[in-house]
Amino acid sequence: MTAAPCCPGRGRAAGLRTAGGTVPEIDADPLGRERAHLAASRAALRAMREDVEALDIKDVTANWVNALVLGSQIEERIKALADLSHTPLFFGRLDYLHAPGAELAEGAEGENFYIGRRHVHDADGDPMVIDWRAPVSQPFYRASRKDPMDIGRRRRFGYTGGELTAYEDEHLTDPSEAARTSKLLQAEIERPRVGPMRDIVATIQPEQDEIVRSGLSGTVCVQGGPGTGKTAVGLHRVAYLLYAHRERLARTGTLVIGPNRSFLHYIEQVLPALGELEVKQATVGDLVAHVEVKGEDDAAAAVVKGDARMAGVLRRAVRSHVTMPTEPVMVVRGSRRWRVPAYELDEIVRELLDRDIRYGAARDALPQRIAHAVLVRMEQAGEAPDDRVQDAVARNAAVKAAVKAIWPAVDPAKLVLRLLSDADFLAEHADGVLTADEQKAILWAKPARSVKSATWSPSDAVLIDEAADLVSRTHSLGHVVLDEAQDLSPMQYRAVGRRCSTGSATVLGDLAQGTTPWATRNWDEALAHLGKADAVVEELTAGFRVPREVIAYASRLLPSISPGLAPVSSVRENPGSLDVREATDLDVEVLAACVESLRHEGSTGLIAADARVPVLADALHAAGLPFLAPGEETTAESRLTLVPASLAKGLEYDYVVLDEPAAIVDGEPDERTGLRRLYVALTRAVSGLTVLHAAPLPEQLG
Ligand SMILES: Nc1ncnc2c1ncn2[C@@H]1O[C@H](COP(=O)(O)OP(=O)(O)OP(=O)(O)O)[C@@H](O)[C@H]1O
Repeated sequence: MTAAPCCPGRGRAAGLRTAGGTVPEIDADPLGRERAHLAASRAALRAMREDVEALDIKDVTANWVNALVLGSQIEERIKALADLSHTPLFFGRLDYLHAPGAELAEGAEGENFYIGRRHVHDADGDPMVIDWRAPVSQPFYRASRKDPMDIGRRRRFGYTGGELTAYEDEHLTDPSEAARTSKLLQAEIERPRVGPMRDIVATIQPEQDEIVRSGLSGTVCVQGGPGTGKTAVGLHRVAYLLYAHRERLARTGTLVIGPNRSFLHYIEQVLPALGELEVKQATVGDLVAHVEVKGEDDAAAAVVKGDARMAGVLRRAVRSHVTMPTEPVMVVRGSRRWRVPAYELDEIVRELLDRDIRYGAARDALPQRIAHAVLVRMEQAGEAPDDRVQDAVARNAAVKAAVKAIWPAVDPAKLVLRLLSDADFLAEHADGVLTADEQKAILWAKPARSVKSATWSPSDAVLIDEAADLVSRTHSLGHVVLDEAQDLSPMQYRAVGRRCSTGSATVLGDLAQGTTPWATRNWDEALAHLGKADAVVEELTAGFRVPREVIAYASRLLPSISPGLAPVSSVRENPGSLDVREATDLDVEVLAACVESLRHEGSTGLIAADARVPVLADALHAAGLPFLAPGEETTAESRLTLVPASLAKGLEYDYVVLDEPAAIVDGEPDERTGLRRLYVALTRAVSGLTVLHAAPLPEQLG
């Protein structure tokens, strides 16, 4: 074994150098040296924090607003420099054969780098720990025997309760060393789950790392079966992009979109643990919250409302507000009258329509265009009007009245309200686009009186968002991560696409887990709706969550729910347990199975059809078994969560007790959606799955 260096995070490789090469030094206490480096790094981090805490901003802030801003920035920085006892400062070490970048320099000597969650430097500014996102850290994730990337040794560290207790070396350039799976890596993958999702920086796999480190300019779409790390990869990609393009993204903003609040709670601590506190999280519903959603559509209406053709209908409806001018505009200034004839106004309006700018932008431009026509006349008459005159004419009452008549303001919510309430208005804009039946499907049985009183549905809010964007451009962020994308309708994809029209996106999903009537059939179509047709589609197939036997059982459903998709291949060595039992007294046996699961370490999820949840909640109460709702943080005292099948997506539990599969299938409008819901429920377990049924199991599982 080569010697571990004494302390520096970046230093020359230890060992005696001779003319013939390096003679390894015998190191009596390598673990002790690594612990010393950990202690020194912690002290350095403390010193960095104290430096920030000691900053005196009195002299540099000219006023209290600046002081406030700077003060809060400093506070954030102090927070980011916190030494979290449960997250080790570094988890790996790379011993480069040459100083990076100096491969070609004669006599270049190796350097060592400790890889961790954040950068730590000593009093001289020399790095003690290198951020996992730095280019120098990349070989930690990617170097292999085939391509060692100039790494002589890769070391992984093992921790027990914050203590550095083990390490494991790979000598990638040593042909006599056999390739083997890392025990520390395996232990990390197999670690029981308690509490919210955690980061995977110490164990990102090469194929995941390629996605994490892909450039900011491109959109990446990741198709992957349950537990292949899509969510983890998406979150680490934002963290990486924030590191590599901090300034740009701080200006433009980043956003993670998830399917519901419980899911967002589950993932919300991953980015802060990586030192990223600024990334916003939202559901699609949050993005389009123009009105209060009070109702639900039936599937037929929702499918039509979510169809991309609705964008065409809305566009026609918005533009229908433009009335071609038939009257001239007469502007009186002093003793003179200036007349812009109708045919000239007509030309101006046509030109604005042809330019295809937003309705609102064109409306803002129209008074200036009319004023310009007046100014041309003034000049022809020998006057010399300047910009101020043009502005004054644009604000003239006659011009204002003309604009109001030709290009009136459009309120997006009122427009959608009218489309859904007024059959003639809808027909006028939907004919040739939607069939008569489709129009009927989306018309409200009882027309709404006002925006406030209307029973808006989630898909109506998306229509309003589309209309709002036709009126004025939606602000685009720098990067958006869209998780569980397979469930979005084309209109929802468009709504998300507007939020990254000048930025890029990471789209994560699994076609086999689509449970909406409009679920994505293929990624190319979805990406086109998102406005990112040139995105690269990557596939992840290695499963980190579900044990082999359990994923094999769940994969029996694949031919029926997503023919052609390859099953996930589990990388977990622990075979896990699968127990499928017929119950004579379902409720009693389900409770017993929960109690049994809770005997193990980690979390237990009881997943049941939504309709069964109240009954099971009562039974749990009666039995005195405390339980949580999805997304609520599990604690040592409370490790059981009762999960309605509709909220199970994206979540995971060590042990899952699955109640009555047939009820889960029957809870959906059609069999395929039901089986997909069941597939999601069957793939939430990390260590063991118990399926209990009183009704026959779906034949596909047989
Ligand atoms: N490289 C890795 N090392 C260790 N754990 C990993 C790795 N990749 C993923 N995991 C873990 O596997 C589990 C599943 O990951 P994740 O939730 O990201 O999968 P997913 O593909 O989004 O699943 P689903 O399709 O069910 O939403 C998580 O606990 C995650 O931390």
